[in-house]
Amino acid sequence: MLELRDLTKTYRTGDKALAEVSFTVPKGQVVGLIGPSGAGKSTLIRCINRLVEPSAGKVLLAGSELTGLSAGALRRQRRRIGMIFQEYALVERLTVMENVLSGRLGYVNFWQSFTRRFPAADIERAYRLLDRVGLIDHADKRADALSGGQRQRVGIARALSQEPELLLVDEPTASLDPKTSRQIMRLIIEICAERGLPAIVNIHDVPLAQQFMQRIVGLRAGRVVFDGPPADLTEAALTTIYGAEDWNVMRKGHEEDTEAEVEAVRCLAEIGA
Ligand SMILES: Nc1ncnc2c1ncn2[C@@H]1O[C@H](COP(=O)(O)OP(=O)(O)OP(=O)(O)O)[C@@H](O)[C@H]1O
Repeated sequence: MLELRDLTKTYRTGDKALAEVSFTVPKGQVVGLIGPSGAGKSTLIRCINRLVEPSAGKVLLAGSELTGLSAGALRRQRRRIGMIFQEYALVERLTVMENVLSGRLGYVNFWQSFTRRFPAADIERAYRLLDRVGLIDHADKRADALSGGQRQRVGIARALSQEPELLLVDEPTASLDPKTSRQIMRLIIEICAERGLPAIVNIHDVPLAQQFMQRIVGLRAGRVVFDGPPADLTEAALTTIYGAEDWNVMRKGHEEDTEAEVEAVRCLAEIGA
């Protein structure tokens, strides 16, 4: 379980990016983090893994506090947090397998990492994960030979190879087409349920969040202004989070995407593909 207690961040510029944010994420639950640009979503994710130092408040993972750890202790604790990124953050010239194994670098000693000799158990785990994300036949391909959706699957397998206790996911589908986005989101949700992993997904696409998330947290100006199931995300709630205009524009965009997809499927059916 992840627990945030009164997490607050004021940048040196004086920007208060987070104000007393408190919520807990139980095992296996995936929380969609939504909010307008500048609401504090990235700051929240970065304060949890302490890439950004919170000004006040606490982060507890499975009961142990991450805030206040020394640099050495923090390095060890970071292994407990798997990250999935918008731009995948793969090493392009390495193979799919090598990228997945890089998730183990925090566990092996210097020489093992320098020579990239991983224990057999790590390699077996990596194969199992590649199988789970549907890439077992691509293990020896270079990462730069993969499609965007395949790269994100490698990113998911790499995060899981750490055997994390928490997943932090930053805009995982922002670089993907609508259909691939749904496949990736479904995969993340299924994997978190299978492994009892809590996750926070920073997501711009509100309709996608509504379709897949069990719970949505809405931030506005650094404060939690919504916390509930997607069904409670009414027009009034969306207006509280985004103001009057923004979310209508997003919804229209999504409808256009869905229409385009339906049209593409219809055309393919017509030409017998
Ligand atoms: N390194 C920084 N130094 C100073 N202020 C910052 C820094 N990073 C973010 N901020 C400010 O903190 C606030 C929250 O920013 P943050 O990037 O967390 O929002 P966000 O919700 O992730 O936005 P977006 O959806 O556009 O990525 C904004 O006012 C931003 O200008």
